[in-house]
Amino acid sequence: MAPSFSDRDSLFNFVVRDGNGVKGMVDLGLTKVPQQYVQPQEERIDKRNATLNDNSPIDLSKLDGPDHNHVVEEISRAAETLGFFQVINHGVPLELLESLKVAAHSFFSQTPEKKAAYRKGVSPSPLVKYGTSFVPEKEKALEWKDYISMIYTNDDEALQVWPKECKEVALEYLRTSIKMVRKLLEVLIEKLGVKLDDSKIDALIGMKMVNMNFYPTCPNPELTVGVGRHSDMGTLTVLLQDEIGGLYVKLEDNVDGKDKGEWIEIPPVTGALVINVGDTLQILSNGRYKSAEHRVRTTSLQSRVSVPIFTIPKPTEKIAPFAELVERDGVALYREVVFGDYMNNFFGNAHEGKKSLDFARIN
Ligand SMILES: O=C(O)CCC(=O)C(=O)O
Ligand SMILES: [Fe+2]
Repeated sequence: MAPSFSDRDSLFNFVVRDGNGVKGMVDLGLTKVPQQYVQPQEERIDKRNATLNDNSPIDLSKLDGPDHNHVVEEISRAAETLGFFQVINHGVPLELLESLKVAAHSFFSQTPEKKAAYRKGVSPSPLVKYGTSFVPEKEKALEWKDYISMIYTNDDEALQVWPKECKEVALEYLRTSIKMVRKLLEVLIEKLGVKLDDSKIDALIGMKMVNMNFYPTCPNPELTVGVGRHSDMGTLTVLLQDEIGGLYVKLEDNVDGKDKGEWIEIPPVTGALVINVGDTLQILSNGRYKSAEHRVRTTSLQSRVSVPIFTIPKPTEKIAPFAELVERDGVALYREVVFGDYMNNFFGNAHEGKKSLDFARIN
């Protein structure tokens, strides 16, 4: 029987407050998306309006060989234009990528009560949070997505408090990915002509968070979004997406015959990981590297999972454009911010494209 929610509050309470999530709602046998999930026309995603990103994935194993310079060029060019690229031979075992997708499905297929135990305010640990949409209290239309978020402090604590359905694989994914993130960051910073000591590079990725996103099947995918237009706040994001597809990035400038404002689909590539630049790296590079605006479509056919790792500075870290670049450019496009303040602003507002960067922008 199709569920009936007598008013707006009862649906919000069921999905958000009681922690049933979008999945709980779909499992009731929903045949039509509730009004709260209907996006305004301009936010809906028409997949016929997107261009496929046909750039081949970048082979990171070649960083250690004679093609080093060419690969550095590919990485920095992608970071300067789309802000998104895919990588292969990244050092994260392929079987692990498969296990992560299985673990994500296994976490979200649990009963609502099991998942709701990790809701904000009741979770046994401040490091673990289960939720739905992004900031449901502030959104005009909700996102068709449930998630679990796990902050990393150290291995022991992760194994103690992260959910048992996914903690081992998530930790191994983090351990192997971080090596790659560090390497990419070194390459990108060196390409700017900036010299940083190891401790400063570590500080730029001093905090790490592994999320698992679950996008249930949606009866009216043309009306909803899985994630609305946003950029990520951190330094670099590593993203594992499954084979369903639906991730789109917006071009900020005309590039390679493609027009500014065009939405480019990042297609699923088996064994590859997606890397994207976040706001922090755009600020540090004084705007050279593009924190990409992106969004996710829903589908009526199969549920989709994705597993991002967000690498971000510690909240106490001060972030500002590198002095060498400000000197060279003759102008700083962003002011210095304490990262914790940037983060509070980011999580305090609904997704709205790249508006998050205004917090640091100098006009
Ligand atoms: O699911 C995806 O492909 C992307 C998710 C995303 O953009 C995010 O979690 O910030
Ligand atoms: Fe994102």
